[in-house]
Amino acid sequence: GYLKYKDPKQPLNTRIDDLLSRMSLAEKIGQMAQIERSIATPDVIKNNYIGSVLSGGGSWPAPQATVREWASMVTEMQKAALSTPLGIPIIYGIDAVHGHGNVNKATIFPHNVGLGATRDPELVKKIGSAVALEVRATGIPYIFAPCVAVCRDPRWGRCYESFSEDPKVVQMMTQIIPGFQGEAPPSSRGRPFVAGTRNVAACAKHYVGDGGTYKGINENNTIIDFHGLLQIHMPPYYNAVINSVSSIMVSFSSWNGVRMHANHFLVTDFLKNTLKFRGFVISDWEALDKMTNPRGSDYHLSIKLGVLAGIDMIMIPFNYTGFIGNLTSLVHDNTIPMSRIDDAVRRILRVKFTMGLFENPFPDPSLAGELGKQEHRDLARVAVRKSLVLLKNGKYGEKPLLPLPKKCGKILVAGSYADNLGGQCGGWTITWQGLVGNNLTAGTTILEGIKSTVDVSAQVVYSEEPSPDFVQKGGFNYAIVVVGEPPYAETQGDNLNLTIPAPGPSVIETVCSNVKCIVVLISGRPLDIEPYINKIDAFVAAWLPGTEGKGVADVLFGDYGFTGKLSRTWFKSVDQLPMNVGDPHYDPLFPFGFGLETHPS
Ligand SMILES: OC[C@@H]1[C@@H](O)[C@H](O)[C@@H](O)c2nc(CNc3ccccc3)cn21
Repeated sequence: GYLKYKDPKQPLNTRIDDLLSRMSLAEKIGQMAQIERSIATPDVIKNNYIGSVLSGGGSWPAPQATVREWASMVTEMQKAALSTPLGIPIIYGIDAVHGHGNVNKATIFPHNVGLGATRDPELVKKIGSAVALEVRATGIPYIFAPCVAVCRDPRWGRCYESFSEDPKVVQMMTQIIPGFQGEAPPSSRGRPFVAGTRNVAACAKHYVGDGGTYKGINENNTIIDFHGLLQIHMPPYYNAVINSVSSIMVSFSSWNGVRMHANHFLVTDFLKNTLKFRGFVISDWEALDKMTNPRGSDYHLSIKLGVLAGIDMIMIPFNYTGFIGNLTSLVHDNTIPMSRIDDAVRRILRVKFTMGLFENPFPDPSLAGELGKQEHRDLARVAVRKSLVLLKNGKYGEKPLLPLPKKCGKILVAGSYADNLGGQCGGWTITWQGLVGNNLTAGTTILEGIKSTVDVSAQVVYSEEPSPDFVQKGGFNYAIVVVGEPPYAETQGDNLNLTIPAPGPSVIETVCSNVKCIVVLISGRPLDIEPYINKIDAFVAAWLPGTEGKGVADVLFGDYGFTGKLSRTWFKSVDQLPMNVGDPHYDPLFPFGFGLETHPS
């Protein structure tokens, strides 16, 4: 018979009220449960009324899975969900944080630290819509992006996921949200909005203060008064909410010793009741288990604290029986009122109804060709060009070195990251931590970009770690030295010394003491370059540019000018950290906002 909630012509709140009134406690709690795809069999989804499934970093249906394999995985799970009595569709989420990183042959864009250096919100919005299409190509309608962290210490392993140390730059880049979700009409501003099946629901993360932890230690304590929290870490959430973000993910970190996942004041009083956020709040991975020490030692308490704090969907992601069992008993003994459960389910249903998931629960095969499309790669190449920051161009008193002539004669290209696609993509690429090397995915290395840019008369010699003799006898007019740090994600990227890993420094020394050298740094953050900067003729911060390495040659050889501006302060020494623009004692090697410009030759 006719079911009001299934009728798209019914008003949103009528659909929510009607469906909610039909739901058992088990069906409500199921909607709050997000599980990992590796355990998400049709039976588990059906029997537990699971509302959401995710791929964690590096979690694919098969190695180098095709769009069809991704889509058929989602379809199988969706069929299970729709076979339940109420047929509420699952929402499948994944970390498309710089393009559809888990997926082979996806376009990989510069990580956020580089996008911040472009200062171009229109570009970033276009990137959002391209990423949405590539994600939908695999049948997925929800992403755990953008990270709107305001990274205040580059020792943090996730600093590259942050657009900037300056909240104003991060606020500017929240324009990626209408890129992902589509532009909300005035009537929907401040409410969750997803335009349709070529867009995805977004997730602003990690609420709040993830980028302000002590010494940049991941998941640690952000010690700052409320005024400071509102001034530095909260502003991007104002923009995210008004730009109709569909979900917000809570941070693993703590604020003045209180776990964010147990913080009722910030999650409910402030985000939901003051900022009027109407989407759903999602936990991070096993974040409830991690509240207690030892981890998981009191899951019952963790669920109580997290759900009462205002978390609506829990990224469990494996122990769904523990989650469901404990939450059920917490409601039965009235520790958690049904009103809290209903608020969580309303928010989840609001997003699912608004984004049209009931009308279009299945992948759209006509979008398969969007993955890795040349048009998206061209856009990524523009982003690479605009993200590069020229920090030095010729030694003191000497004429500018860049742009190099395409008729450059014999040049040397050296360094571990010159021909290293995985290195230029960084973490959250194919695997969680990322991988070095060239058989990672489809893309163009910096070296390949150089070779295809220089004049036919030029000779490009590549040596990853040339000997002094090789450099001295090579007769090179210039050398391009691409050094940096290997891929990493989260805690594995925490680093207290920020030195350039070997053999970077010795390659700089060997090459730059014999030939005019351009050093290109591949890194997720500023590194300690001060000891070498006087030996270097030209210095370019390339951050983590992604698959379109040609964008680097585009500016090195003058097809386009350098325009990037630092989105982060470049320290002289790590002993100065934390040190951010606006601080009283500000003594950087290169200040926030700095970037030399060149013009197309
Ligand atoms: O991947 C899901 C989330 C992500 O959206 C968050 O930004 C991040 O904090 C986060 N961390 C994990 C933990 N990742 C993990 C990956 C492989 C094995 C075990 C854990 C999952 N997630």
